Amino acid sequence: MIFKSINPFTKEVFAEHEVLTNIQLNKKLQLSESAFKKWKTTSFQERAGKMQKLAHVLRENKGKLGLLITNEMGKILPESIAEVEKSAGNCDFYAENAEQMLKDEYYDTSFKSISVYDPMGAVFAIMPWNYPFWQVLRYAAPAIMAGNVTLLKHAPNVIGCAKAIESAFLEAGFPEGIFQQISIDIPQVESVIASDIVCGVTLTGSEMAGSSVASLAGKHIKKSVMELGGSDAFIVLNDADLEKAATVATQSRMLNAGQACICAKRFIVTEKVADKFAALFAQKVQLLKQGNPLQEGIQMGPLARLDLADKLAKQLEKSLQQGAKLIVGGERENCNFQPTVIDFVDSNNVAFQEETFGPLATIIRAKDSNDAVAIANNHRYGLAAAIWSEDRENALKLARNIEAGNVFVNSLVRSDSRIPFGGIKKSGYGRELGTIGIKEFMNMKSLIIE
Ligand SMILES: O=CCCC(=O)O
Repeated sequence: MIFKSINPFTKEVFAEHEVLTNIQLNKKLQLSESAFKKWKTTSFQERAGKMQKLAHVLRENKGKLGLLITNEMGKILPESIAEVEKSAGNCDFYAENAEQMLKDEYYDTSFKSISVYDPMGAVFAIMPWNYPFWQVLRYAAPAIMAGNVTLLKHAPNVIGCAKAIESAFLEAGFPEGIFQQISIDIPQVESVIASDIVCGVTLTGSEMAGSSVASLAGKHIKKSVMELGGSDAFIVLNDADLEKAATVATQSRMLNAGQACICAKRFIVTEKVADKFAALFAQKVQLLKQGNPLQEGIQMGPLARLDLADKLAKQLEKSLQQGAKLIVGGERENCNFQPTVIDFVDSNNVAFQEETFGPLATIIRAKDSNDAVAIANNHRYGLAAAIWSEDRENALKLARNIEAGNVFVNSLVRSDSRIPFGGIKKSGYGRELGTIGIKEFMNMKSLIIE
């Protein structure tokens, strides 16, 4: 079996990657085991030196790596290069902070009691194609700084990126087996999870993939972190700076051609300002330049695969049949889906209920701020949200009532190495990034001395 790298803009197949046989896969698992035995004994200083070198290798090669990202999944080149830079920044962050994050913790007991953090083995990661570098370095940098090793099953359309990341680790001086990409097919996933060297599974992907992988992790008593779908609310209240909100709304829905779990998807606007916001938003979306992702000045490339564009087209068609009103866009040709806004969406509409993974924005009108929060919470997903109001205190109060893992006030929702990231409800569980992220796959061992 073969995975193909297909440029979604030109439709050219430019690389083919063989799927590992079970014998090859077992060898990789054995290599993980022997690498872990040594790696867990290394000092933070040694790990940090290599991690900083990795950041350097990524930055040095950001042009070439960015081009690979664009060719495999279609995002515009400046976004691809920025992704490589952000990934390098995460390597630096954990190189600088891992030791402090994992320091022993002492308890106030009458005897001496301490918690220490021990690495546990190989973290098995199943990662998506939408941020093929960032999603990987986001989990791998903390895991490896903590003394674990890792095996990556990347999405079949970005195996070139997976191989490039593995090469970057080796170039940075990491021993073989610390980071391994494994091109495997779905039926091989259980044998990896079952392997004794694998201590846990981290998955970023769809709700459906998360549900089946989490079940397997449960079956084999392995910890899992699930970062799944989202339908983030972007709440605009009467006193919001509408111009700024509409600018960030455009960015938040259309970045990466709308293909991010934390893209704003439901724009919930109070009735008094809804017409004005919708007009400003539509105007800005209409100005976006779509085309060849390698061409300067282009702001949006194609969707990553034809089936994704097909699915989004069906969701749009059904939404319109259900009563939504098209105000911008709506056309598509192959993988190129016009940036689109629909208005007068309600909670029964398919574009409200399902995750829309592409450049389709929905406007929902709310009576007031409490109604807006209720609409935001009336959803199976709870990844992130944004709230726009000039009354920051009130916005913060409302933010506390929003059912999501991250809520931003007057700002673009984005992930940041320093801040825990993850969702609730069907958006998953566990956290990446920050201090909590590095502790997810550690044995927090209590030592008690009488
Ligand atoms: O797709 C979701 C990840 C996006 C991010 O971490 O910035």
